[in-house]
Amino acid sequence: WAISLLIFLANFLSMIEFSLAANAKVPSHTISDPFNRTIFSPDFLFGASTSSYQYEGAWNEDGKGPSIVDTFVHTHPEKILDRSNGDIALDFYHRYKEDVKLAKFEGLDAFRISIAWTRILPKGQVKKGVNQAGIDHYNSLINEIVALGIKPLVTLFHWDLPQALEDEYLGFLSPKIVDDYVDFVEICFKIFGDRVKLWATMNEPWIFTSTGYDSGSLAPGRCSAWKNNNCTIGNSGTEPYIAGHNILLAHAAASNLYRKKYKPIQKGQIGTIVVSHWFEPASNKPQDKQASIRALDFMLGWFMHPLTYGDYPPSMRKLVGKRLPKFTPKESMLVKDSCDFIGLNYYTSNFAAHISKPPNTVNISSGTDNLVNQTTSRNGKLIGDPTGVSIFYVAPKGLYKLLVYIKKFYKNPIVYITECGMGESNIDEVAKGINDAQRVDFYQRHIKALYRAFREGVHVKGFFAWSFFDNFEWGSGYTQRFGINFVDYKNNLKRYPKRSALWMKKFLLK
Ligand SMILES: N=C(CCCS[C@@H]1CC(=O)N(Cc2ccccc2)C1=O)N[C@@H]1O[C@H](CO[C@@H]2OC[C@@H](O)[C@H](O)[C@H]2O)[C@@H](O)[C@H](O)[C@H]1O
Repeated sequence: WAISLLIFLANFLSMIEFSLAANAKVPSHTISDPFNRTIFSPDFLFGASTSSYQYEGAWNEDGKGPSIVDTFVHTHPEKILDRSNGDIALDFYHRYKEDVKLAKFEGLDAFRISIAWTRILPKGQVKKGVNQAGIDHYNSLINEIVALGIKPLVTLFHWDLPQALEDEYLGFLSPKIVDDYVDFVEICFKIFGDRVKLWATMNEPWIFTSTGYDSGSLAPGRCSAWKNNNCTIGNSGTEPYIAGHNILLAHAAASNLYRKKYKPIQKGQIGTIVVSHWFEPASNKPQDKQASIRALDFMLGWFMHPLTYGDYPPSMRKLVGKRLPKFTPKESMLVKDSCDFIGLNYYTSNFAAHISKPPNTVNISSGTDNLVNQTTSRNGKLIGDPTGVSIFYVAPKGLYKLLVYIKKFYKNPIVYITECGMGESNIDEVAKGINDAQRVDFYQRHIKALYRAFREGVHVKGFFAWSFFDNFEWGSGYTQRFGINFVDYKNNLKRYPKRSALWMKKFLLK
C-alpha cells in the first residue's frame, strides 16, 4: 500500500504540475496561444494506437489459430532482445473494457486497434472455418469503444498473417494472398462496418517487407543466407519487392470491394498506413541532396508512388531493375487512387549520403538498393535529442517537412498521423516509468510541427500516439516502452497513466 500511495501521490503531483505547465504561455513566436486542441479543426481526431499481436495476448484462446508471429517468436526467441513474446502481452484480450475506459478518461477522440486475422479465420481461409468467438470478441471491443463515444480506427493487417497461409503458399510471396485477404476483410466490413468508419488495410508494408524478407528480424523471418541472421530460407534482394507488390494488390482489391459494396451504405473511409523517416542531405553536395530524395523514394515512395501514380518511383525502377515486379494496366488502375486517406507513421529523421555502389555488389538486399548511407549525425551533430531507442532521435521538424513533401509530391491526400512516439529502454520501476518528462516534450514539439503543416494547408485530420500502453515491441520485446500509459510487467500488468497521458488529457480538454 505504501508503494501504491507513493504512485498515487506521484500521479497527483504530476497532475498539478501539468495543469500549471500546460497553462504556461507558449512563446507566441512559435504557436498561437493557448496551446491546446482548439488550434486544430473541431473534427480533428486525437487518439492512441494499439495492435493485436502486441497487446492482446490470449495467443491460442477461443479458437484463434497461430499467426506467423506466434510461430516466429516461439521458434526464434533469440531474435527478441529479452527472448519474450506476446503469448500474454498486456492481456488486452481480457482487459479491454477497463482499458477503453482509461482512454475515455484521458480524453481520446479515437482509438486504433488491429484485428487478428487468425481470430476470425483460424486457418486463414473461409472454407476452413469462421471462428464465431473471434467475431464476438471484436464486436464486443468495438461496442465498448463506440459506447464511450470514441471513434475506432481499425487496421486489418498488422503483420500477424495466418501461419496456414504461409504454409500453403508462402503468404504474401504469392498472389493467392489477394483473394484470401479480400475474403477476410469482407467479413470485417460486413460485421463491423456499421460502427467502424475508418479502415486501414495494412500497417507499414515497408517494415513488414524489410524485417520479414530482407533482414529476417521479424516474421516470417526470411532472408538471404549471407545475412547470417539465422534464416532458413529467403532472398533479401527479391522477396521484399514480391511481398510489397502483393501487399499493394491485396490492399487495392480490398479498397475496391469496400468502395463498390460497403462504402455506399456504411459511408466509411478506407486507406492504408505507411511509415517513413524524413531525410536531410548529409552535405550540400548535389549527390547528397539527390540521396535524400532517393531515400524517401525507397521508404515512402515504394508504396505512396503506386498508391498515387500507379507505379513505383522512377528511382526504384532504375536501381532495382528486373527485381521490381510490374503492374499490369488493370492492376495499376486498381492501386492508383485506392486510398481515401493515408495513415502516416513517423518516428524520426536521418541524414542521407550518396554511395556510388552498394556495399556488396554480390550480396544484394532491398535495404541497400537505394545507394544511400543513412546516419543520425552530421559533422558530429546529432539530428535530434537521443531517446531510449538507439535508432530514434527527437526530430519534430522532420514530421513537418515530411507532411509538406507528401502534400507537394503526392497530391495533398487526407492524412492521419497513425503513429508517432518515442521509447525509453529498460525501465521497470513504476515511479520512474510514469515520470516521462521527455515524452511530454516530444508530443508538445511534434504536435506544434503538425500544427505548422496544418496551417500551411496539409490535409492532416488526426494524430494518434504510439502507443496507448507500453507493449511487446517486436525485436525489442518488453525492454522498450512507448506507451503514454505504463504497464507494470512485474505486478499483474497493472496500468498507470504517465505524465504524458495526463498532459494529453489536459491538452484535449474541450
Ligand atoms: N517502428 C516502426 C517504424 C520504424 C522503422 S525504422 C527501423 C527499421 C527497423 O527494422 N526497425 C526495427 C523495427 C522492427 C520491427 C518493428 C518496428 C521497428 C526500425 O525501427 N514501426 C511501428 O513502430 C512501433 C515501434 O516500433 C519499435 O521501434 C523501435 C524498435 O527498436 C522496436 O523493436 C520496435 O518495436 C511498433 O510497435 C509498431 O507496431 C510499428 O507500426
